Amino acid sequence: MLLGQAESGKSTLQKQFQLFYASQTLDHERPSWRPVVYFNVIKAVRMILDELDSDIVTSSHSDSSSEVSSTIRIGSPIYAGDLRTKLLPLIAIEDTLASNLNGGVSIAGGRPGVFVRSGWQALVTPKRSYELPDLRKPSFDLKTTAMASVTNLAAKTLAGLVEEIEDLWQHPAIRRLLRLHKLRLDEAAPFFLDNIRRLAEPDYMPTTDDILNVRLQTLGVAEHRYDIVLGGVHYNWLMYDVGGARGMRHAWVPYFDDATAIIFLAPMSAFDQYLEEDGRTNRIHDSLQLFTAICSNKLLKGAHLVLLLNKADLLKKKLEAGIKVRKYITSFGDRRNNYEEVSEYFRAHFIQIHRRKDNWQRALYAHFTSMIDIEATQSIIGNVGEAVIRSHIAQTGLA
Ligand SMILES: Nc1nc2c(ncn2[C@@H]2O[C@H](COP(=O)(O)OP(=O)(O)OP(=O)(O)O)[C@@H](O)[C@H]2O)c(=O)[nH]1
Ligand SMILES: [Mg+2]
Repeated sequence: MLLGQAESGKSTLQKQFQLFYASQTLDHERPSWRPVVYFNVIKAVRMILDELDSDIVTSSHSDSSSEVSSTIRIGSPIYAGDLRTKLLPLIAIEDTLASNLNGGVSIAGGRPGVFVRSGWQALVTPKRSYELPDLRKPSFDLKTTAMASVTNLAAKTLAGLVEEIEDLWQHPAIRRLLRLHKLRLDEAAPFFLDNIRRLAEPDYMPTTDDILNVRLQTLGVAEHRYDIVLGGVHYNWLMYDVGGARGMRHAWVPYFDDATAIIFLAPMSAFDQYLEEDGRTNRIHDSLQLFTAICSNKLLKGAHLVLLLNKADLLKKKLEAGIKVRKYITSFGDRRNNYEEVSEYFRAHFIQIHRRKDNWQRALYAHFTSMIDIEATQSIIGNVGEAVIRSHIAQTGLA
């Protein structure tokens, strides 16, 4: 089971497993990621425009960021009158894309995110990923036709607006907001906006990097199967990728009884972020609490524990940009604000929880990871996968 808070990287790790054990299925799914990439781009553009709006509105009350505000005030007529109007047709596609990706499920309360259910690819690809293509059947049903047409519309609209998106993304006012951390985008937004020219090509097909960077929230519990060969023996590995938001965690429990291994992901870069579900809870604190609950859960006493301290790349970037851990986590105190010190500090906290709360004295495998780094993650997956299977075999005497 892959566990951890929302946006910790569980589904990204799942994709890395897929790349490692069943890369042909990932190839087959490639076209189905196109609408998701477009959705990520459009969402980023819309969030930038929203942010500009709210900053213009609040700028007259703001004193601390007068430099930024005045720049935007001066710049605002451009956005309001020109860029915004031009980008409107693109923004208009966001909701249609979202509801198609949700399979028609709209989520109550505000603007929909995009959620993925088990087997969602069936909605956007002609076949389930693990089936071989059957050329006798028509390749699209009604849902996929709707999906295909909104995807094509998004592609065409995007292609016509590349210049405008680049202007918006490169605009000095936006750069300054980003530098001052006043503009909060999804973490993958810079990656997609930097690559906008490539994504807007008419024959665009998502690369593995694109697929790993995409943000698609998991809804409920999604099951994935892998055939793993170890020492000539075939193992059928079932992997469960869960939704990590607080409201979804109750859905994990029915799976605990049968879990042989837990891979817990904790994003280290989240020290300056708060839960979307609860704006007062620091995301590192939430991860520590969750890890405490997992370590001490009786239902999981027979499960192997793997801890992945993830988003090492983003943590490095934040520290290099001068963001101070102490400002968000006071107990960090006067320690040096560099990667070595900070990552070790977080690791020590998780290890301490394991030591105190794991009554069964299980071994804890801990790694620093960056799930978007293919080479590094692939070698960790090999090790983790084998270690888990081997110790499980030893424990159950199945060898
Ligand atoms: N830079 C960077 N981005 C990452 C890393 N791991 C995951 N991401 C990105 O973080 C975002 C969220 O990752 P997901 O894998 O969707 O998170 P999740 O844990 O499945 O989230 P839920 O499904 O909501 O529980 C995606 O855009 C990923 O590409 C990492 O190590 N470094
Ligand atoms: Mg997920």
